[in-house]
Amino acid sequence: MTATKGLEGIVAATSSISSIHDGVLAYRGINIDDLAERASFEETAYLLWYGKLPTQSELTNLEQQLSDYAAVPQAVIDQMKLYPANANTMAVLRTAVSALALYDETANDISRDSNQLKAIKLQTQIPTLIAAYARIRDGKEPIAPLKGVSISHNFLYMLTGEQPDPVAIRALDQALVLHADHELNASTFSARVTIATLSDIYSAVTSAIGTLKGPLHGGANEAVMRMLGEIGTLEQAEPYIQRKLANKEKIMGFGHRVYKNGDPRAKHLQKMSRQLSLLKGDMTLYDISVKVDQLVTSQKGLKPNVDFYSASVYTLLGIPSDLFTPIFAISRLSGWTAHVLEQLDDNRIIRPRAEYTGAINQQYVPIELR
Ligand SMILES: CC(=O)SCCNC(=O)CCNC(=O)[C@H](O)C(C)(C)COP(=O)(O)OP(=O)(O)OC[C@H]1O[C@@H](n2cnc3c(N)ncnc32)[C@H](O)[C@@H]1OP(=O)(O)O
Ligand SMILES: O=C([O-])CC(=O)C(=O)O
Repeated sequence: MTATKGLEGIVAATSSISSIHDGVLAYRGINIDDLAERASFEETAYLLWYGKLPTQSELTNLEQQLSDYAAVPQAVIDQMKLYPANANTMAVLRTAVSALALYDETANDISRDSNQLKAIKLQTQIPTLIAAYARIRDGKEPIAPLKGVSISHNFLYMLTGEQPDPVAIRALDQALVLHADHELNASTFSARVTIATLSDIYSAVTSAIGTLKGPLHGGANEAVMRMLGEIGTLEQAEPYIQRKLANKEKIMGFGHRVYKNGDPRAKHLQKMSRQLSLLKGDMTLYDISVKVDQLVTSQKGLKPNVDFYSASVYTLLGIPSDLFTPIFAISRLSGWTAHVLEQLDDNRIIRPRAEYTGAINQQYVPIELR
C-alpha cells in the first residue's frame, strides 16, 4: 500500500454534480461561463440539487421557500450575543450552524425529502446567521430578513438595513454562482465523509464549514485581502511579492490542485472587480491586484484562483474581510448539500487505508522501566 500525499490524482467518488475537464468547469454539464453570465444563484442551487434547470414555476416555488425559511430561531441569535467579541467569524458560523440542529426536530431524519428541505432551509438561514453576527459584533441589533427578495439582496440588506444597489446585488449573485460547487474539493469531501457514516446534514455542513475555513481552501480570500492591505500602494507590490517569493512564502489566492492553466472562475471575478472599481472611480485595489497577478504569474507560473479577485470584489462591495469566507460558505452550501443528497442516494462508508510508516515489533515496556 503506497499513499499519495494529499490524495493528488485519486478518484475517490463518482458524481454527476460538477465536472472539471481540460480546465472547463461545468455544473450538471452546463459551462460555468454561461451560468455566471445568465443564471441567478437560486437557479444554480436548483440545478445542483435537482439536476436540471428549473421551470419558471419551479424557480418561483424555490424562491418562495427560501423566503419563508430565512428567519433563524431567536435562541441561536441570543447565543451568538454571548460569543466572545473577537471570535473568528468562520468559527462562529460553524458553531451557529451546529446550534441550528438543536432547534430542528427533523435534524436526524436523513430521508431524501427531509434532507432536501433542510438544504433549502440552511441555504437561506446561513446568510441570516452571518449578517446577524456581523451586526452583533459591531454592537448592533440583527435585522430580520426581507420577504420576496433574492439571497444576495437579503444578505446585503441584513448587513446594513439599507436597500442595496442593484449593481451590488448582481455582483454578489454572480460571485455566489461561481463558488457554488467544485467537484471533490476539500470541504465537499468532508461533507461526504461525514454523511456517509449516516450522520446528519447539519453535521456534514458543520464539518464542511470547518474545512472551508482553512487558508489553503476558502480562507484564502480573507488572506488575500490581508496581503493587498499590507501592500497598500501599487509601488509596493513588486518589492512585497519579491520578498515573499524569496522567503518561499505562499502567495494567497494563487495556485490550484486541479487547474494548472488557470481557474476558469477567476476571469469573471477579475472583470467584476474592474467594473466595480470603475463605478467607484478608484482603481487602486484593482490595479494592485492586477500587478500581483502579473508578478506571480510571470515569476512563479502560478495563476490566480477563485479566491484572488473575489477579495477585491467583496471589498469594493463594502463587505468586511472576515465575512469573505462565510460568503463562500453561503454559496458552497448549495454544493455541499447536493453532494450530501448524492452520497446518500448510493451510500457506502468512506474509509480509505493509511500506509503505515511507524515502528514495528516494539515491545511493551512497563511504566517503571521507561
Ligand atoms: C477555493 C480554493 O480552495 S482555491 C485554493 C485557495 N488556496 C490558496 O490560494 C492558498 C495558496 N495556494 C496553495 O497553497 C496551493 O496552490 C493549493 C493549496 C491551492 C494547492 O496545493 P497543492 O496542489 O498541494 O500544490 P503544492 O502546494 O504542492 O504546490 C506545488 C508547488 O507550487 C508552489 N506553490 C503552490 N501554490 C503556491 C502559492 N500560492 N504561492 C507560492 N508557491 C506556491 C508550492 O510551494 C510547490 O512548490 P515546490 O514544488 O517547490 O514545493
Ligand atoms: O477544488 C478545490 O480544490 C478548491 C476550489 O477551487 C474550490 O473548492 O472551489
